[in-house]
Amino acid sequence: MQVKPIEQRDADYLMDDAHVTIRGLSKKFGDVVIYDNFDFDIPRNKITTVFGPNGCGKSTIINMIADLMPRDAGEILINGKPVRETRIGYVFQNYREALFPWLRAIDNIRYPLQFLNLSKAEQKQRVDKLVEYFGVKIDLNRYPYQMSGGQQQLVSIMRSLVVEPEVLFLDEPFSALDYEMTLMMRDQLQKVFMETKTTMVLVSHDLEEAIYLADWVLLLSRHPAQVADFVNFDLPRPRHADSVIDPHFVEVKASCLETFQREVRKG
Ligand SMILES: Nc1ncnc2c1ncn2[C@@H]1O[C@H](COP(=O)(O)OP(=O)(O)OP(=O)(O)O)[C@@H](O)[C@H]1O
Repeated sequence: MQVKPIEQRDADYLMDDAHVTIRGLSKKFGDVVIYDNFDFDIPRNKITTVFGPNGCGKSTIINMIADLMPRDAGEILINGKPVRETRIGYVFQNYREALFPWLRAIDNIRYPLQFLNLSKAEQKQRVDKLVEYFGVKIDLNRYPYQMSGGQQQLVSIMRSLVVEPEVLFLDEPFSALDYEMTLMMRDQLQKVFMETKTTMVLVSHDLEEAIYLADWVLLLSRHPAQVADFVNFDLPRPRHADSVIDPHFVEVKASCLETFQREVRKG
């Protein structure tokens, strides 16, 4: 597939059936403008990954979409509704601070269900289904401090999925894990996606990972962040370790890298 430069694409990152629409988004920290009248659409039932230069605003944008951070101006809608009226999941980079240390793993996973209108039996059914689905071999009666980093992040991911979110946000979810665990978790996430088609938005500082998981890669410029490119990667799933040497992968990576380097040089 030929990767078209963005100037030939008539802003086709604005789409008819977007899941998340961002219009006129502005955000400043002090005098530093991170977003200035930013428009973007996040496609439905796809994995969109966000990549860009250090500090360009990758985490800021997903935090604003997820309503974890206020914006200065603009409108963000999920399925046409404000985020408060939708169900989202969020996986933080720092799983050590994300889990409740006073709750056992199983109670961490169950925690968000108390905010849904479910009976105790339904709650148990949801958790059991998820545990079975992930084929969890670890003892979920342990507390987070008794688990490895990878096990804790697995618990975090399960907690984000138990509400059956419309959109799942993940902020560098594997960056604190070792390589073996990272590969395993990427594949688990891909499996979840293939079965549920949950719209996902994943921030990554690793270009290879960003492409490997993506249907679409959003490349941001330095702040104030603009869409430097929005790149389609349509290699069939499941992708596996060898996918990174597939010619389509190599082509997309080269294109993304060129854009990234151009943006970094501008700084
Ligand atoms: N709460 C805050 N107060 C002040 N400045 C902030 C705050 N949060 C983020 N920033 C600044 O805003 C910019 C964008 O931050 P953000 O974390 O979104 O970047 P990022 O692209 O995710 O960065 P990285 O690649 O380092 O993870 C950075 O320059 C950061 O220092």
